[in-house]
Formats: sequence, structure tokens, C-alpha cells
Amino acid sequence: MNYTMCWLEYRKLPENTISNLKDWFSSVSILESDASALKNEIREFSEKSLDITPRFHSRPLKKKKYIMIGSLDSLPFGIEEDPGEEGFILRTQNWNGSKILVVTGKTKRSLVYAVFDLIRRIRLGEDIEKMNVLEKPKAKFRMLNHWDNLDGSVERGYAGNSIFFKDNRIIVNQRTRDYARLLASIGINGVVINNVNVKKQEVLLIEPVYLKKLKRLADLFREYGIRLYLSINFASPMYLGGLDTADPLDERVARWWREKAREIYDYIPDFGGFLVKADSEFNPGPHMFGRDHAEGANMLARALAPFGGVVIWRAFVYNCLQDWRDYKTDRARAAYDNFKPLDGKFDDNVIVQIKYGPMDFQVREPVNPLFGGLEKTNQILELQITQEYTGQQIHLCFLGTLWKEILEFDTFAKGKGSYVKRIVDGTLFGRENNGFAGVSNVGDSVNWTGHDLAQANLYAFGKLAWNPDEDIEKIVEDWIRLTFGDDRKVLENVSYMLLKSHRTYEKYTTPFGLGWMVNPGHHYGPNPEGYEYSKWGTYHRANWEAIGVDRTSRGTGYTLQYHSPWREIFDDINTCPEDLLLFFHRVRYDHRLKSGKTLIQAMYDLHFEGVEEVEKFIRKWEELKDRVPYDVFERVRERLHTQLEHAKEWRDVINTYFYRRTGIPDEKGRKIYP
Ligand SMILES: CO[C@H]1[C@H](O)[C@@H](O)[C@H](O)O[C@@H]1C(=O)O
Repeated sequence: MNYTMCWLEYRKLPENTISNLKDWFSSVSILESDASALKNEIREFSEKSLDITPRFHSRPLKKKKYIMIGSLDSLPFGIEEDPGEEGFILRTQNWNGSKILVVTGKTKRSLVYAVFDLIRRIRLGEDIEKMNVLEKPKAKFRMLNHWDNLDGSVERGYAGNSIFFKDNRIIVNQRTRDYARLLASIGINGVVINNVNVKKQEVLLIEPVYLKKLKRLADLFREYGIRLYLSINFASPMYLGGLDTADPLDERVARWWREKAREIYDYIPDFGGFLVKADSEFNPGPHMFGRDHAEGANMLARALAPFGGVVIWRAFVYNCLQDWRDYKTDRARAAYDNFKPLDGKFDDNVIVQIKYGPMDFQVREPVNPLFGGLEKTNQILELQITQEYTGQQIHLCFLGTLWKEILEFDTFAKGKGSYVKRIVDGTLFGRENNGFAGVSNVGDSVNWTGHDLAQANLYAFGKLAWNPDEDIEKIVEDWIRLTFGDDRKVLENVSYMLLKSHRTYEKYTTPFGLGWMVNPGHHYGPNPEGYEYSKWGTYHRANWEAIGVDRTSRGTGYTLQYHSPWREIFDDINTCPEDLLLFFHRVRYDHRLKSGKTLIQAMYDLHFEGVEEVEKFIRKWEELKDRVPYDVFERVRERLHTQLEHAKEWRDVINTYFYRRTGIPDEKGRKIYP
């Protein structure tokens, strides 16, 4: 095996723990037929962590202690609680003269979650004798989006090549299974395996040449409760069906999709559905035929509905051919302007997938006003686990803290308490088909994610999607202990590094909600005007006295897309949260912040601070030599040093840019290149 198993690396447990657990795991009763995924996992864990090989039985046992796994229906006794479709129960109780640990739920998928959770709890030291757990996921859709292409490349991938595709073929192997295990262990229940930009070759994925192999992939995923989804090209009826249009209101088009859906479901009876990037960045969509997004999405949704599939329709729609001289168009407004008028027009099996912010996964953006803006539309929150704009897995940048802030944002859509997390779990507007999508950070590198510590981003994504109320500190702690074991120093230092790292990255790159300032195309490294005169709608318009776009009611009017009190708070330079100041306002460099500092001085200070913090991360990591596996230590150390070098580059380029623009020196006289 040429890769690690991340947080599922089952190391041997301490002797005293083993002796307590051996009895429990030596014989396991599984009242389910077709339970190979469950058995495999228990065997893996028992052999590696407990040094025993468990025996499996298909009936209740006569034994002092044992584990009994089975769906609620199969248990020889009743259980009152309702764990829902995907939730589960772990409970130690007396029954028929034995002490049993009952592992149960309604569905196959729930049992998979239950077994992974049991192993996780045991590895974290929970007492099996006192187990009493009822767990249910809060959101229904917990998906990963891969931006993988059939040739094996990954758009915005920083961890090697695709684990799904190579040379225009689909890969199904042991690594695929291990990936399914990793995802199931964090509660992911759907995977879109191909890029939302569906190009020539990928259009063919819904044709029989590929469906045969996709069936095998779906069969494997199914064992782990994961449904397969595909990104499709809206113009497929033209590419594949020989039609001269893809107009969603043309009956020939609708029929073509109905037949296509039937064909797909013949191969994959539980196929999840389609993810669609339409009328966005040169991908075709309904606008090309004079139709709106609801008409486009509903047509596809009606083709999938008879089979239980959904259409996930992205809200990432904006004018990507803007002229920088055009001061009226504001890209930040685009998602809301396009989708708010369609609220209530989408079929029930359509879900609109919305990026967390109005622009594009910058290190910090305000929460997309569509959250709270849409009330009668199913919604998925799209987060970017892959670090396109946050250091490309060379920089340490743990995103869980940012995501938590997003989830805790109160939209005030229905008054106080209208948190984003209550929208994506469906409770705020009483909708069922809601959830999370994360753009995957995984590739075929040894550690799956390029940077070993970037595994924490994948883990945290799954955990927050399962339960957005969970503390991020707790998620981090669990990840560290599962990944590296129980060394206190490792826990202390790595959690320090992870929890600070996003703020640090923000400091030495583009604080105050500024964003962009990256090199065009690959998006790595500083370039203050890289996107200033381009067509992408991403301008800061810095001159000698001020910087930022006026998005207030006096400017582009973007603030008006929020509910009160946010629209007033954001609208006023004195009440706008300072870490978003330059997102909402055009601000003079000598503007005084709450700290009393001028904007320009704060800008300099943050950049120096950011670099110092990276130096501190390195010291913290150096202390862990001999406490984490040698290869991990070396890999992370190397990346941290590259991060430091590149953080200095960011600091100097940005500071110099501002100095040259303003001529205002650093009050503290530090080195800024003139
Ligand atoms: C897949 O395309 C991506 C594109 O690479 C990326 O730079 C931008 O962030 O967003 C696009 C999207 O989300 O569709």
C-alpha cells in the first residue's frame, strides 16, 4: 500500500485497553446478510489495534459480553428511540443473560456509520461498558464534489492526480475502497466524481461505454452508504443526441433526458443525480436558449424524479466577460440577482448549490446573501476544501474555523436565530433536501491531500456536515488524536497550529475582505493587480488615497441584498465588521480603525505579524520531532519552510504595493521595499 489511511490508521492500543476490549471483540454477532463492509472494518480494527481476529456469527450468542450489530427490525428486542433514516444507536445493555453492546439503526448506511463511530469512540478512549449514544446527521445531503477530469488531471487539485480517472478510463481498486471508508467514517453520503466543467471527453460519462464501469464504482460506494453523482453538460442532447438544440422547453430535449435517465438507472439503480454548472464560465445553460435556470433545472429534475434522483444546480452564475471600466456591474451581486427572482420556482428534487460567499472562495468573504434570501428553494452550501485561494496545500490553512463562522452567521431571515446552519440542515424553512458540498482536496498522493495536515480539512468538513453545531476545537482534537495518537504535546501544538492557521494566512495575504491579488490562472502567490484589469469582475480599484469597492446602498447596492440589521451594519463604515471592511467599502488609507490605527498601518502590521506567526508554527512543529512519524514530520516541515518563504513574498509584495501607492511609511520603520 503506497498511501496512509489518515485518521483511520489503526494503531495498536495500550495493553490495558486491549485487555478490556478483547472480550467484546472476540465474537461479534451481525444479524445482517451482506455485511462485508462492516465485517471488514471490525476485522481491520481488531487485528491492528487489539491483536485479535474476531469471529462473526449471524445469530445472538450465549456469551458474557459481546457486540450485536443489526438493523432495528432484526434485533431480538425492541428499541424505542427513532434514529431516523441515517442515524444510529450504540448502547450497552443487559439482555438474555449477556451484556451486549447493541449497534443498530434503520438502514444499511446507518449501520456503516454506527460501526465507524463505535471504532472512533473506542480509539478516543470512551468506555464501552457505558456506551449510550443516539446520533443523527443534521443535514440530508453531505457531498463531496471532485473536480477530476477523465485524463486524470484535477482542476484546482494540489494532491497529485485523480484517484478516479486515468487516461480516459475509470479506476476502481483497493484505493477506491479505502477512499469510501474514509468518507463513510465522516458521514459523507454522496460523491460527484467529475469536474463541474464538463468538457468533450467527460460528456461521454453518461454513455454506456462509461456506465458499465461506473456501475462497479457505484456498487462499491453503495457498500459504504455513498451514492454516485455525475456532473453533466447541459448541451449533452446536442453533443450526444444529435439534436440541434438543448432548449429545456423543447419536447425532444426533455425526452432525450428522460431516456438518458432511464438508461443510467438501468446500470445504477440508486444513482444520486446530476450536478450542473450552467451559464457559468463558458458552460452552456438555459440562458443560451432564452430560458431561465428554473426551466433548465426542472426539465432535468423531471427526467430524474421517477427514479428518485435530484438535480443540484449551481448558483455560481455571473458575467465573466466584464469590462474593468464598467463600474455598475458588481460580481458580488450576481448570484442573488440571478436566483432570488426564481425562489419558489424550482421543483422539489432540485437543490440550488451556493458558494459560501458571493465571489469565489476567497480567504474571507461575507456570507452569500442567497442564504436567507431564498426561502422556498432547497439549498446546499458549497465550501472549498481544496485550497485554491488559501495556499494550495503548500501553506497550512485549516478551514474548519472559517466554515464554523459561516455556519454560525445569523441571516436574520426569520428574525434572530436564523443561522446558516439552520438553513442547510433544513429546519429554518422546513425543507428536507438541503445540505453541504465540499470541493474535494484529495488526489493520489501518499497522504491523499498533499499537505499531511490538510487531511484535517477533509475530516472537519465531514464532521460539520454531519453536525454543524459541533465545536470546531473538539473536531480538531479528535482528528489529531485519531491521526497521531495521544501524545499531549502533539495535541497541544498541532491544535495551536491548525486553529490559528486561517487567520495567519489571511494576515499575510489579503486581510479586510480584500481578496484576489493572486496571480491569474493558477491563483498562487501575490499579484496585487493580477485581476485588476481583467474580465472576471474582481477589482479593488486602489488609487493613491483609497482602496475597495463601494458595495453599500450608495454604491453598487450589494448591501441591500441582506436582511436587516445586516444591511445597515454592512452599509455603515463605522459598524461594518473590520475584517470585511474593504469588501463593502471604499476606504481611505488614513481611515482610523477601532484600534486607533490607520488602515495602512494595520495593513503593514498584519503582514509582518502573519510572517512571524508562520515562524512560530515552524517552532511548534520542530518540537514534535520523534513524536510524529518521521516521514510525516519531514513532509510537513518542508512545506512549512516553503510556506514561510512564500509568506515573506506575500508580505513584501503587498506592503510594497501599498507603500508605492501611498508613500506612507511604516510607523515602526520595518523594511518595506521602496
Ligand atoms: C471548476 O471551475 C472553477 C474554477 O477552476 C475556479 O477557479 C473558480 O473558483 O470556480 C470555478 C467553479 O467553481 O466552477
